[in-house]
Amino acid sequence: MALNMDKFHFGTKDEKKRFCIELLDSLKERGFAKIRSHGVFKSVLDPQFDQIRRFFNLPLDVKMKVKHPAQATPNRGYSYVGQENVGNISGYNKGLGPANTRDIKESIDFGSDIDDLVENVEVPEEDVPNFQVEIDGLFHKLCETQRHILSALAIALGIDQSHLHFIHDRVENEFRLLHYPAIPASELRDGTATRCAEHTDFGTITLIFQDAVSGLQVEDPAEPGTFRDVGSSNLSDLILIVGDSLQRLTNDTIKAGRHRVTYPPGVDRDSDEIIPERYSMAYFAKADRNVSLLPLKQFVTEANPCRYEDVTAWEYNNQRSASLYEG
Ligand SMILES: O=C(O)CCC(=O)C(=O)O
Ligand SMILES: [Fe+2]
Repeated sequence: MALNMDKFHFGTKDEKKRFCIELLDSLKERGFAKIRSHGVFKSVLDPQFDQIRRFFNLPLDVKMKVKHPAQATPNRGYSYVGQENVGNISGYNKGLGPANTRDIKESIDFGSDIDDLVENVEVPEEDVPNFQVEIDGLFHKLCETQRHILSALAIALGIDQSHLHFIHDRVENEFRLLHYPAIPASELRDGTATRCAEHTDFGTITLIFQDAVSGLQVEDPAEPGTFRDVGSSNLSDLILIVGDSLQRLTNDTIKAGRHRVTYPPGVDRDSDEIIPERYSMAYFAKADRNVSLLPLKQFVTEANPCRYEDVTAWEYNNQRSASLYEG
C-alpha cells in the first residue's frame, strides 16, 4: 500500500506524525516504502519517460558523445550495456569478493548544477530537444522531495531534522536514468546475466520511479535471501529505499534495503518469452562528501554500541564504487 504524503504536508498534527511513523515502519518491515502525492506529478513523469526513451533510442555513437568519464565517481554521463556491473559489489556486500554477473542495462547519470567537483555531462539540444532542461528541473524537484522525506524520517526517529538537511546541504546527489533492453527470458536463466544484480545503494536514500514493466525486487528484512516484487501500479508511485550511509548514521536502526532488477512478475522463466524493455529513474541522495558517516550519538548506546568506523561519505562512496566499472 502506498503512503499518502499529502498527510505529511497538509494533514493534522496527528496525521503528519502517523505518516512519519508508517514510513519508518514500512522501511523496517518491507525494506522499502511506496509513496504517493510526493510532489512530482504524473503530468511531469509521463513526458519524462518519453524523453528517456528518446535518449536511449539514439544510435550508440550519439550516446557515446556524452559518455561516462573514465573515473568511476562521481557518476556522470552515459554508460553502455556491460560497462557497470553491480554484481561485482553483491559479493563485496556479503564479504565474498567480486562476482561475475553481467548487468544488461544502460544508464546516464547527472549531478546537480552547483556541484563544483565535476561538470555535468549534458545531452546536446540537437540530440534530444529540451532533454537537459527538463532533467535539471526534475533534479531540483526530486531534491525538494528528498528533503521532505528526510524531515519525515527525522521526525519518526526523533532526531533533529535540520541536522539531516545540513549534511545534504551541498546537493552532491546523483540522478540516474536507466534502460533495460528487451531480452529473451532464457538469457537470465543460468545466472551469469541479470538486469541489475542485488545490491544496496551507497547514499542515504534513493527515490525510484519505474515504468509498468516492473521487475524491481527488494529483500524481505525478515527473510534474508527472499526478494519480493515491488510493482508500480501507478507510474508516479515513488519507491523509497534506504542506502548504506543512512544505515551507518543510524547505527543500524534503519537498514539499507537490498534490491535488484530481474524478471518482471508473470514471466515464464523456462520459456523463450521476450522480457519487454524497461525504463526507470533513480535519484540517489548522498551526504556531503566531507561528512563523517560515524553513527550519530543518539543511536549509540550501551545496548547498541557504535558499529561503524569513522569514514567520510566520499571515502565510503569511492571504496564501494571502485569495483563497479569496466572502463
Ligand atoms: O532500475 C531500478 O529500478 C533500480 C536501479 C538501481 O537499483 C540502481 O541503479 O542502483
Ligand atoms: Fe540501487
